[in-house]
Amino acid sequence: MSSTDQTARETALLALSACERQGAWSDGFLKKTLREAGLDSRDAALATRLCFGVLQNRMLLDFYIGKFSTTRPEKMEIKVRNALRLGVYQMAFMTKIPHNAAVNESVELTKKHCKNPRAAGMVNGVLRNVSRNIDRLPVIESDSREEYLSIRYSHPLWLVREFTDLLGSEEAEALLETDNGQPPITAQINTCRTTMEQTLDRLAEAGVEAQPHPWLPNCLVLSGTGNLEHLTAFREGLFYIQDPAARLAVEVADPRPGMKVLDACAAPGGKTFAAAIRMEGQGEIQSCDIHAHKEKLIQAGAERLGFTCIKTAVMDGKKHRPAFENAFDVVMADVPCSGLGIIRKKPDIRYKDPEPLAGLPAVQSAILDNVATYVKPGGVLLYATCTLLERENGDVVQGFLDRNQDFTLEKFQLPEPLGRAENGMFTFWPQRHGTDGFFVAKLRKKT
Ligand SMILES: C[S@@+](CC[C@H](N)C(=O)[O-])C[C@H]1O[C@@H](n2cnc3c(N)ncnc32)[C@H](O)[C@@H]1O
Repeated sequence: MSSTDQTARETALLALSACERQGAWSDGFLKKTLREAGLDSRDAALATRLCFGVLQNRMLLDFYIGKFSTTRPEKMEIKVRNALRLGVYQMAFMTKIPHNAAVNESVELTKKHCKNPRAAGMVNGVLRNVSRNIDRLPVIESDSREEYLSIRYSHPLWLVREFTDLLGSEEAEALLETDNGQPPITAQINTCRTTMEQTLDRLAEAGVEAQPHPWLPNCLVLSGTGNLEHLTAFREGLFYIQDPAARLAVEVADPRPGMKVLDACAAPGGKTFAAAIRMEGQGEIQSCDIHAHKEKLIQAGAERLGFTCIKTAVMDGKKHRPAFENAFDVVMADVPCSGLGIIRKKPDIRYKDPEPLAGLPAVQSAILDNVATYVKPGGVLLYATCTLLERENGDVVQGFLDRNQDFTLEKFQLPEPLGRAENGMFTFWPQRHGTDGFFVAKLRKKT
């Protein structure tokens, strides 16, 4: 085991512990931690795998730890708990790591980072015990199938119940399993600058494997990328990273060259960029977000991709702006949501406290009601979320329609195999479509 591997594990321990203490999002926080640790690409990949793996399996790992320890995991110091989770994860899920190394590294990390002087001995004892029993790990006993699924796939019980109510037990299990898989990285081609063929050549030169997406034109599925931001093809604005579902949301809204478009909840800018490409850079896109610090992200992306039609502003989508009334051909409301459709990309989202999420439909409805007034008669209002909960999706749309009779849902066509959304709404499911979990509704303002 090289000393650099130790740094990767140490980075993972510190990132996981800080994440748990602060409730910080894993991806952004992890990127920052990796940058500050100065790891090379191999160690950064190991630290990332460890962080994602532990988050994806946290409840299952804690179940195992609880079976082999006299102290319950929730009673342990955060760093001790995470040193144990890292050790068990490596032994149970990473076939190439010798158990001795996994145990020793966790023990050393405990000595270095944990306050209790007896903790290292406890970590050593528990992990050696797990190692001896790795081929007969305890069976999950539970009172119900939902409880079993909750521990098996490390999703809180309330979430398993939500997904089971929506999908039935069998398909809910498929979703939970997909949530713990590796998400594909998909690049959308900036067809204003290049073609898919040219981009494929440029990526091949850089050693990146890329394949055309099976059903979305001008989209590539990437692998072996390392840090994408270092690729010259990325820096030259030949593509940007976006899930097929998110790009299709913009296709549903159907912005065309010369139109005036508002992206009301825009940062970091994915839908804005998809609209700019679809509009061939012609027209005007007003790209707004409530957070001033996020405006820069949209500006940086627009500059990199070469779009001068994008204007940014800081704006609260709930507050009425008279100058915007009836001003836009297309308004996109990709509202803040619980994010439960993108657990595969942000594994810690599942551990969010569900209580504050109850307030989201009110915020979503307030944004939708307000930005609807900005749509020209005959124009399109797109409502989108990256969640799967009906109360943030169809229910918000239905409530909006009840209050706003000058809008109707409009059917739309998606590429095969997705098909047609006859009722003007469509949910993308990770386990069915291989995309993020995502919801879109297309509303048309009467003339
Ligand atoms: C789902 S994200 C948008 C993603 C973006 N459309 C994209 O495709 O890259 C929701 C965004 O809404 C912003 N937001 C939250 N509350 C808002 C509000 N009241 N008005 C405008 N933006 C808001 C958040 O800062 C966040 O950037």
